[in-house]
Amino acid sequence: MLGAGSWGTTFGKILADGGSQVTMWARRDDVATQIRERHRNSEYLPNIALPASMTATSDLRHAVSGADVVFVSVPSQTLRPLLADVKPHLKTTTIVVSLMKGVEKGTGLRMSQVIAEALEIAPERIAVASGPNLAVEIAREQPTAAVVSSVSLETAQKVARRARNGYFRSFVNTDVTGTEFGGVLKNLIAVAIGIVDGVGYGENTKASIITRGLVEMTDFAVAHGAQPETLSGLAGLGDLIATCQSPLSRNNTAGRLLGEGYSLTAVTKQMQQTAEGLASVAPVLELAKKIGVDMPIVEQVSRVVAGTLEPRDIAPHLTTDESDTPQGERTQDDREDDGRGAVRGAFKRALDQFRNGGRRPRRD
Ligand SMILES: NC(=O)C1=CN([C@@H]2O[C@H](COP(=O)(O)OP(=O)(O)OC[C@H]3O[C@@H](n4cnc5c(N)ncnc54)[C@H](OP(=O)(O)O)[C@@H]3O)[C@@H](O)[C@H]2O)C=CC1
Ligand SMILES: O=C(CO)COP(=O)(O)O
Repeated sequence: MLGAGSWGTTFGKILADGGSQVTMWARRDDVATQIRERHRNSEYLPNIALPASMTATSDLRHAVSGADVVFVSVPSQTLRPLLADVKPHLKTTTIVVSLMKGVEKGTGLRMSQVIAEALEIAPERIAVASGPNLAVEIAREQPTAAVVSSVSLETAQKVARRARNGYFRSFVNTDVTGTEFGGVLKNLIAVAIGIVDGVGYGENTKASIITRGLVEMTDFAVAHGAQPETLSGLAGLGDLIATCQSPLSRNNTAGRLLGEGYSLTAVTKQMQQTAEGLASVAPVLELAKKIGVDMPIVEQVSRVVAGTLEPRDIAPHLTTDESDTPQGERTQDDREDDGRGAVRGAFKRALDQFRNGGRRPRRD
């Protein structure tokens, strides 16, 4: 496991509790020593006892060279330089799994794409894991589920079998794009929810933003080739609910501080852990522009983050920019599914299948 922060350490515990032999890599020797000798990571997971079988090192070569599967959980913007150091030590058969929920600034690449490019390995050797997975709850062994995705179903299953135990259940799918974008985009909606919380708006505002946020997430991901069902599953809706409603979420917390009037610089200083949403706003908007998808919520989050929109003026789900909208498109824009019908289509297909008594292939 590369990265011994809150999620890396928790996922290491999931794997060890599922019977795997886990070696954590921490860039700081004191963190590695504490995990190895005291079975604790007090900075990130206070009061959590880690499995005695879990070991740790700050020597990257030692961590990577014998591994069958390498999991990566560092801030997204630091992935590429880390992989440059990993590459010489990786076996030719090793599977690499991203646990991260961000896109790379500058390139707009998803983490699985950065892994493929930087390590020069085939997509069949890459998987991603995502879902409603607030680290601290899972470290306390509260039951939850996730999705492991790879273009190779066999790879996804291999990884999912390891990431399963009495409190953690991994499902599989082959929609890597949808699974990764679900995790990236829910962070941005969670920042929006944090902002309205900080301002002091109530449940109606938040429910509207969450619902419209899911449409925005689905439109964006489907335009990039994702399956709409993925966005209404654990890696989309599931994670959206968990992140938007939990004070444990760092993205939600960052949004709340912005809503309370703190500047981005002040928020970043206060956050001791990774809030991926703040770094993903710009690259996601660039990708949306390129592919022609409207993202009014993310757009307004970006303006609040930049300090050009008062947090109390955030109401992205209510805005209608009449002057910029050609008359002919008005009715389409005002339809709840923006005329694309991605979410509605997914639910309709599920309902049809239910009515026909047919069983859907197991995805997530
Ligand atoms: N926490 C959660 O609940 C979940 C997080 N995730 C995702 O997991 C990823 C990691 O998040 P999380 O573990 O929470 O973040 P944390 O901030 O808790 O930990 C980050 C880890 O990365 C290390 N790190 C930071 N910079 C570098 C670098 N330049 N090179 C190598 N290692 C570095 C840190 O080391 P150091 O301590 O020395 O700074 C630390 O071990 C994110 O993409 C996040 O979205 C996904 C699901 C749940
Ligand atoms: O991804 C997460 C929950 O699934 C963690 O969310 P935060 O990064 O906002 O804490």
